[in-house]
Amino acid sequence: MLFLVRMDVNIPADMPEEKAAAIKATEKAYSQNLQREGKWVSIWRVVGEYANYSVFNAESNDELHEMLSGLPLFPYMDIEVIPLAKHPSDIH
Ligand SMILES: O=C(O)CC1=CCC(=O)O1
Repeated sequence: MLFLVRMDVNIPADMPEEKAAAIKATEKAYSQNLQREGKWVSIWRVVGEYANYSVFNAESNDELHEMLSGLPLFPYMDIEVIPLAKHPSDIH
């Protein structure tokens, strides 16, 4: 099952820079592990915003929720999930 996910990141302005940098580094490793596993299919920066659009391949809503809620930046994110179905005009 494919899901389009938008993540908007809102790190509190008063968070110490070192703590923010550590969370971002952990987030990057977490994301890249899921990408290597084929679960996090792609990630794109939204131009001019601290946000991304990502495509996830999950077995179920529960698996997607587990992946998203495990994000180190999860406490500082607004997340929108759009389930995707095959388009009848898709030639692939
Ligand atoms: O920078 C972001 O958009 C948040 C994020 C998700 C995965 C990652 O490495 O950073």
